[in-house]
Amino acid sequence: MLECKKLSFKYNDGAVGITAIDFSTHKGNIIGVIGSNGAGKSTFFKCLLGLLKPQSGELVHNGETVDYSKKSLRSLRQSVNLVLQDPERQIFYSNVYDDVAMGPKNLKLSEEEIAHRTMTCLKEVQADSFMDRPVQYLSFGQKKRVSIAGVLALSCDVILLDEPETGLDPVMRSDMLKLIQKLSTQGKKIILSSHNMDMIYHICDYVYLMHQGSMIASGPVETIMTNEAKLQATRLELPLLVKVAKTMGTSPEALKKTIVET
Ligand SMILES: Nc1ncnc2c1ncn2[C@@H]1O[C@H](COP(=O)(O)OP(=O)(O)OP(=O)(O)O)[C@@H](O)[C@H]1O
Repeated sequence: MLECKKLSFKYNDGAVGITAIDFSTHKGNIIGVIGSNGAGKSTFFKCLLGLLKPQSGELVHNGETVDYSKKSLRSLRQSVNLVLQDPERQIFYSNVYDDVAMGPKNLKLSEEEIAHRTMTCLKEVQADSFMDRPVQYLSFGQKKRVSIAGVLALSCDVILLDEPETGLDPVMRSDMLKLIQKLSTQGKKIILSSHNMDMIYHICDYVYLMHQGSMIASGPVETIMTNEAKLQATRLELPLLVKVAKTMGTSPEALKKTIVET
């Protein structure tokens, strides 16, 4: 469980990263954080990971305020982890298996436990078939799966995903969405940032809308993603399904139902 109370962060040059953010993982299981370029999504994620120390406000992890001591940050990072948009920045070893095993090794688990956890995570993302291949020969989508396996191997319970679908072809994108849904049903909290309104609308149950460092709206996905005025004000678009439903004079739910039934 992760919570922010009035969290604010300013960069050294005075640029405003985030302002007075209230946030809670209690709100949903797959939570979307949306906002146009420069809205503050990356800054917010870095604050959630404890990589940036806010000048004011509180980050609360499992009921305890993060005080940025080594102990507090260790505990935070054991349960909260990030999958970067670019997997190249997250893979450190030249071999797939070794890269995924790195996390469990650092946790000083037994050899048996390291092997078991590594294999389980590789299978989870269907990367076991190429686990002995050098990373340099993998496709972008395969590297993405390896980077997710690496995060899963840390056994965290909150996973931040930065633009998870970027760079993936339609089949890989669909596999990624299924994986996110599977992880959520396994009890992991997923927080994902994206500009892709269709993906957010399809997969998230709760959405936070960021603009110029502030959370200007939050609520169930149906509420936020049909609020044309708010989305337009932040240079975001309605999801395609919502646009089509509007043109047809029906509700997105009714249209979704019709599509599923036909
Ligand atoms: N290292 C930095 N130093 C100074 N200012 C920064 C730094 N990183 C981000 N900013 C500023 O903080 C604000 C929020 O940026 P941030 O990268 O968090 O937005 P974002 O929503 O992730 O954008 P994008 O969708 O383009 O990735 C912007 O005004 C940006 O210029």
